[in-house]
Amino acid sequence: MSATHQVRKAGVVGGGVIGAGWAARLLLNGIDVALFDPDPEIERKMGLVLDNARRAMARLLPGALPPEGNLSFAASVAEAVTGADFVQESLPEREDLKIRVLADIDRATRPEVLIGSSTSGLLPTRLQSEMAHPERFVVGHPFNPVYLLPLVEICGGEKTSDEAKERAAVFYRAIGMRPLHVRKEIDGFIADRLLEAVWREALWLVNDGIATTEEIDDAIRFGAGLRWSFMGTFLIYRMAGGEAGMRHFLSQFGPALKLPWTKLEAPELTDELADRIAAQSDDQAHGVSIRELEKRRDDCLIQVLSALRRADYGAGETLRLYGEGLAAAKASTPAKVDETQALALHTATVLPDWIDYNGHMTESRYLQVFGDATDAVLAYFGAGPAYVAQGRSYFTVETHIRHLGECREGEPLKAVSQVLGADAKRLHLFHSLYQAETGHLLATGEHMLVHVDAEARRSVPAEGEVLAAVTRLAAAQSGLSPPDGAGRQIAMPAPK
Ligand SMILES: NC(=O)C1=CN([C@@H]2O[C@H](COP(=O)(O)OP(=O)(O)OC[C@H]3O[C@@H](n4cnc5c(N)ncnc54)[C@H](O)[C@@H]3O)[C@@H](O)[C@H]2O)C=CC1
Ligand SMILES: C[N+](C)(C)CC(=O)CC(=O)[O-]
Repeated sequence: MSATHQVRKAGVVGGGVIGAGWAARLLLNGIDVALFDPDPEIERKMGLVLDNARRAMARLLPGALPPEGNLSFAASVAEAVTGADFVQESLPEREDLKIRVLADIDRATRPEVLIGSSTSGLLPTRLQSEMAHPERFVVGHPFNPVYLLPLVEICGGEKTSDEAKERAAVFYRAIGMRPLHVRKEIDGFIADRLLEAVWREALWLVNDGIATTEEIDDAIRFGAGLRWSFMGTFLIYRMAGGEAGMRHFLSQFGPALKLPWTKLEAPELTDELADRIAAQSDDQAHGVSIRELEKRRDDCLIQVLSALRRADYGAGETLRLYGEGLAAAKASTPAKVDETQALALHTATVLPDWIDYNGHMTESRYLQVFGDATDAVLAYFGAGPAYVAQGRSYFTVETHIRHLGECREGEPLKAVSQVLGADAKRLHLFHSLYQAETGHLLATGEHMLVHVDAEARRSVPAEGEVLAAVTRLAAAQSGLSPPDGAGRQIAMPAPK
């Protein structure tokens, strides 16, 4: 993880849309979760959210997450939070209920345990008012779906310590989020002030019969919504001012602020307006269930986040840092590996966009999976990103892939890697790719790598710990028989 934290067990209180999302994010980060929610259907609902989260994260960060934490369902608030190293409250948005239950959580936890509240806009000073140890309380306001969206607004109350806000930021960052400190305690914090403004205008547009729910969504998703996802409002408007930037933008569009374009005071949510919105929303959904819509939303978010990661921009930078943190954590706590056997260091899931016109994984993705398996071996013996940052690396100079079985969308893959030979400059690797559940052999990849000086762009001998580790690994595996297909050439057998 990018920043260290000591959270092994978390208590989650309230397991609705947001609480279940938190539980999923925590579990997928390897943290045990005890969840309390009086809803008799909580296990079923939590299971569905966790399935969606597993599916989404396997696509977003294939093979990167640690072993999943253990989920338990507690019978009371006290049971969920006793012994927890961190607590996240996601009760319904009712101040009296939150104040009461937060005081219960406060009594049942060690005084140094951080307590976060998911409230969308209630003031932390009021929420912490009945706590004996209010200094460890913060608002940690997430966004739905919590397991995918990185933003978490951190806001302290009058009695919250700076140290608690900092600790919260470190923890949330370590589980892949992007903390945003809300400097001043205000209703609705920053993001919901903005969302609420758009929402109020949207309600007026429906109320006044100007646009349907679908037309309003189109007005966002085909335009501003696309650019908001990476640059927000101010940076985008800076460019709208042309080369003169924000000053010109303000002088050109400032006068419109005096025009009665927006209303901001929400319309009365009469039964008639609620019926109209609900009916239009039903039409817009075309009968697609909420769970199916969630999958579609998640798939689109994964594509957006992955594209931003490639651009290393905005939320994509957060995702890159998270991925690097996970890789570093894996490297610093290496699984117990029997080096005399082939190494199982890389897993992946066949993603939808890996499928070609023949309905199976396209050939370039085999090389991607084998490349990732090679990276896992390199990281295992100390030639990972930190080594590359020091100017040394391995380049692949030859590859031979055999396609032995078809890989279908969603199938779990497991690579098993054998070192066929190594010296100071060369590394000869052989990966066998299996369907992780059936053990069926799908492909093999044989690769020759050369150790290089990455600045001079030429081969040089490895030295020090990396040379020692690669030599040790090659010696440990020298007793294994060469895998079937190793050293094979492409040839047409003579006709019989
Ligand atoms: N839904 C959203 O888009 C977002 C909501 N939030 C905030 O998250 C919090 C939770 O909201 P949602 O998950 O949307 O609500 P929800 O209605 O989906 O879930 C609330 C859950 O709390 C449970 N609950 C009720 N009384 C309880 C008690 N005494 N102890 C434990 N659990 C209890 C309910 O059974 C329910 O499952 C609210 O503070 C909300 O403002 C924050 C970000 C986004
Ligand atoms: C509607 N809401 C105020 C609860 C929304 C949020 O708080 C954040 C989100 O996920 O949109």
